[in-house]
Amino acid sequence: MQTLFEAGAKIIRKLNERGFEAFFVGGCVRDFYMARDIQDVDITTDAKPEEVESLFEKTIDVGKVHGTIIVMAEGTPFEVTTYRTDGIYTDHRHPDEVIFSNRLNEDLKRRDFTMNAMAMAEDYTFHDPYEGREAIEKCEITTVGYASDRFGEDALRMVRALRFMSVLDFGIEEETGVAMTANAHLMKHVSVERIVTEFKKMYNGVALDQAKVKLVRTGLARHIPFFSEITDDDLLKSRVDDLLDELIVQVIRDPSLKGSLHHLKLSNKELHTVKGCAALHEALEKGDHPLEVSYSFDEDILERFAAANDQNHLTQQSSLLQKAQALKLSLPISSKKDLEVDGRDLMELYSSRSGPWIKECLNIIEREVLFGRLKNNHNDIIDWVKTHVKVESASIEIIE
Ligand SMILES: Nc1ccn([C@@H]2O[C@H](COP(=O)(O)OP(=O)(O)OP(=O)(O)O)[C@@H](O)[C@H]2O)c(=O)n1
Repeated sequence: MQTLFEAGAKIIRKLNERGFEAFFVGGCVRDFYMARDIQDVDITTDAKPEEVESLFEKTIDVGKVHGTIIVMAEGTPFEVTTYRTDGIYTDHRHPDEVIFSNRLNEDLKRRDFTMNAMAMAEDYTFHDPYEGREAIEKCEITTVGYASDRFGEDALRMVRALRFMSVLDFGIEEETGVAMTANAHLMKHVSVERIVTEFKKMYNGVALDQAKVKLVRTGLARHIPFFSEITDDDLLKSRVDDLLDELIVQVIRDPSLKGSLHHLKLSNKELHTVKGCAALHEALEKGDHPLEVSYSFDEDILERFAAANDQNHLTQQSSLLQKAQALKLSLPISSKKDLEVDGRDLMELYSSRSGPWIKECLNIIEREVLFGRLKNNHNDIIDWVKTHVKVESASIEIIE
């Protein structure tokens, strides 16, 4: 924590030397006050992006049009953003003291919550014109000024309020909460990627249950893709501590929700996890053989499902699931790629005859090996094929 601020202080001092104002701002100041771990440090300044770029050796333009430049210092990225304000700079700096200007106040005034609208000088002096520290002491999430104005500027802030509620275990101040209900419909203007980013943080928070109650009571859930299709009761009933687990539980409860998963624009890996758990549930309910369940599903899917099942009783087939997990270590092969023969070996056996029979034959060999009826050894498999497989024109026949 110290080192991040120390490295950031060097950036601030350099900007100050050139006559610019610069302060730590936002979440890092809030977390510093709360003695929480600090992930990243943001700096606000009256220097323009081009001026920031010209002052530092290594910069990355991540959003110059919005005033943000990344400055790399000691291998760490610092977001340096030009004041968001239309005001006119009126203060005059005294050489011996830190002056917090009106323009800084204007910048802070445009931020979401009072606890996020604090600035801190490089000597750790706080500038807190909207009483963010008081809100923190009260464990309260309060917007800067009129809540409806702040939510009108960016509706995502309503979901951020839920995120902070869950992560910090804070309550939402009454008027802020009322404005969330009144402005819930504005969620339709927010990109789902931004919502999902906040939801992931919210689901990892310590007070998720109370955030979920608020998500339902404010009506925000009704305006969020996928969540709008879950009943309030089902959303509140699930016991999870991760967004993907919520999706897994809900998709298993109502398989028709699978069709809406893509609205959340998850990564392929995340989609694979949720859909894999749903498919595993189906296999368990069908009562598939434990060997097949073990072979067909990745270990992380089996583990993830087992954890969600422990909390939510998704299946009656827990013993089948346990057997499948236990078998994972002793499977003779973990995929078709592990077979000691491939399509080319089979083709050579039958005068280079290609066709769909090869795939069919490999599928049969795979099952024989999986169930231990055939050793995964090149010669054994070739002998078995020679004696058990008759290749017809387009398909194959197995001779017992
Ligand atoms: N919709 C938003 C998003 C951000 N902010 C401001 O930008 C700061 C940085 O935002 P971000 O990094 O997204 O969140 P943090 O508050 O820093 O929280 P954390 O670092 O824990 O994600 C916030 O503190 C807040 O002052 C805002 O006013 N409105």
